[in-house]
Amino acid sequence: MTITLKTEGDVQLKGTIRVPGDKSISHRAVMLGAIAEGKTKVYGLLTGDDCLNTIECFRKMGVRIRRDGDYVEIDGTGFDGLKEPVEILDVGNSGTTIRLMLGILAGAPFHACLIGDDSIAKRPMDRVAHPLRQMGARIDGRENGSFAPISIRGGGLQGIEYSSPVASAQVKSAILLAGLHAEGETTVLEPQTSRNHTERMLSAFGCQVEVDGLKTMIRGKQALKGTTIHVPGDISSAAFFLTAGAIVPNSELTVKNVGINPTRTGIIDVLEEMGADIIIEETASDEIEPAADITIKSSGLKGIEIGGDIIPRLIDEIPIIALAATQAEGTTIIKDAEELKVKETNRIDTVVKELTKMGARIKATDDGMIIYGGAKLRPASVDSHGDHRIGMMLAIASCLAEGKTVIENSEAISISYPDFFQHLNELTS
Ligand SMILES: O=C(O)C1=C[C@@H](OP(=O)(O)O)[C@@H](O)[C@H](O)C1
Ligand SMILES: C=C(OP(=O)(O)O)C(=O)O
Repeated sequence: MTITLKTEGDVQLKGTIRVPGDKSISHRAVMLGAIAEGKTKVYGLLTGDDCLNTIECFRKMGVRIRRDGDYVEIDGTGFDGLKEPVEILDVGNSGTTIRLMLGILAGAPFHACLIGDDSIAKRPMDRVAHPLRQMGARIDGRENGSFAPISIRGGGLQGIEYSSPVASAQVKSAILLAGLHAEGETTVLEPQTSRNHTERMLSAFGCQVEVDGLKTMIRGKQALKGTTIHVPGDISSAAFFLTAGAIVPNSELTVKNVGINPTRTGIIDVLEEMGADIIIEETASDEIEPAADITIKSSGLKGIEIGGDIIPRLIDEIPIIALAATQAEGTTIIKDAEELKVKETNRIDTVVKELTKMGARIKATDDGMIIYGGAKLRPASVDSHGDHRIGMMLAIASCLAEGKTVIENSEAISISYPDFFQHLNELTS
């Protein structure tokens, strides 16, 4: 699908929105709800394509999941109640689904085959296949299990101590979920802290997880009990409008009920350091995940250097941070972000290529990018390359480019934010 966005005169973003539920938390609520004993109710679940694919995968293993008014109800089968799927499990575009599912399936004594779209077929699976094999799972796939399609036969796992070469919540989560069904204890050590939604969600389902700095430990053979989950708004979705509020002149907007788990708030730290005018009002949060209403006003930003431990806390926000940097005074350097190369697209390449078409001065580096500020953006024909976050970043860029911006493959946005264009419309009119 191609969308044409027309910007006439000075656009401003004003008003209040609620972004859809957090994608990472939604996946985990469905997964743990499915393998728990008893019912789980999930309020605020994201119904973007990625999470719908997670739901479909569990339905194919005999789990009943249905929408009921404003919540989704999952009839947990207990782990032993999962059925060997007759059909192939299709994860679509979702890296979180395939990697976390491999972790769950590693403990299940049956065969399953997982596939996804063209983007998933290029993303590395050896980062989870390798530790899961060490635990005892039998995994095969393209290039010896490095790429999907992947088949797995689980069961008979032993706990391991694994030191992950990457700070990846998907790797950590896959190992912890396998550890839940392994003999003994499983420990994951990561080089930097990655998002901790799996650990928090496991506790909410009555399971003990121990965290000691960069080490996370889980004891095997713990049963999960169904519960009620309230999913806060996705800070990675809010990031597009918060950044728009900061860089589009004369804007002021509020995003309600945004998840502010500290492992995800790198975007707030960066916007603040660049000089954005932000107010965060923490709302009544349950014990699983904190949330806040966030208000932002347009202000002059300055270029900064972004790298090190903050990278896992804002990895999915780098495309929109790059756009913010084009409007800042001075240069912004993003480094230590090689992981961008193995997302839905190579996000170093796609950000640089598409923003350059709109007149940005931006250069790719081996581990990030250098962005020269003060650019006057112009409309262009651009492409999301099937990557939701690139599509949304380009749509926000179009607000600064007077004329008609055409975005190819804009349907990708429904992966994480089905109402994105409706909200953009509401805020700009
Ligand atoms: O665990 C998760 O829900 C996610 C972890 C991150 O990926 P990595 O684990 O590959 O860093 C992130 O980029 C992705 O959007 C969602
Ligand atoms: C990288 C992302 O997701 P996933 O890895 O689940 O495809 C993302 O949503 O930006």
